[in-house]
Amino acid sequence: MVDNGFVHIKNPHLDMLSEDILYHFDLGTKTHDLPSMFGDVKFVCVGGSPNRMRSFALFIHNELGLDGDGNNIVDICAGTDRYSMYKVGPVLSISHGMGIPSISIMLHELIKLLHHAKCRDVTLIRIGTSGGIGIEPGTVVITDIAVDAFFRPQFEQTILDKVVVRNTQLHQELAKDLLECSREISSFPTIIGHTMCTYDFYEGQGRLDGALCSFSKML
Ligand SMILES: O=P(O)(O)O[C@H]1O[C@H](CO)[C@@H](O)[C@H]1O
Ligand SMILES: O=c1cc[nH]c(=O)[nH]1
Repeated sequence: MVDNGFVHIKNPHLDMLSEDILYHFDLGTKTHDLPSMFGDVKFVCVGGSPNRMRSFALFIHNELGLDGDGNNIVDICAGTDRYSMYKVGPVLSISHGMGIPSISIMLHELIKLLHHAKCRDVTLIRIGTSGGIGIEPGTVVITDIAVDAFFRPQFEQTILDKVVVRNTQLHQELAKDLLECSREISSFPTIIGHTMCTYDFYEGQGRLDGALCSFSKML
């Protein structure tokens, strides 16, 4: 999806639109000057909760030593209550809600946004929580391979009447670079590991505390 550093869109139908409305962001190509609003974005960090992504934006504002009071930072998507978006220098911080359908809708509109804004060489990172198996609670895991509920490095989506399989390949060099950065922080362990993405928090993750449970502790 990246061509010469620009975000390439794999949908020929978009070229036929007189206006592309990024509905869940309350942004659009006719109503907003997307290149001037977002053209300098280099990092997009996403996570589930709107408040957390606001706090993250404030943290980055301070880390980058930007002018002004970070507390005045505005939600670019304030016209909708679906997602929140904050821009601090070259960093966009966006909430994606919970679960695959919610993050998927956000990613469609984010990728189109980066394309329309003519952003170049953008790094996208999800920062969020997960359960962990065989590691200390509180460990930061930098994902090298994202697997589905069958441990396959792929994502299956039913589109019309077909199952379309897409790979979930991640940038290995970025994972190594992030691990290298983590060596400066000794307050919590950081490792590289695999992350499983399931369709459900409860039974989908093998939890015993949902409203339904179709299995026992001993399989
Ligand atoms: O920590 P965040 O980013 O909210 O995300 C995780 O938390 C949610 C479930 O509790 C899921 O959406 C999962 O992806
Ligand atoms: O998806 C998630 C998020 C937090 N904790 C979990 O166990 N799963």
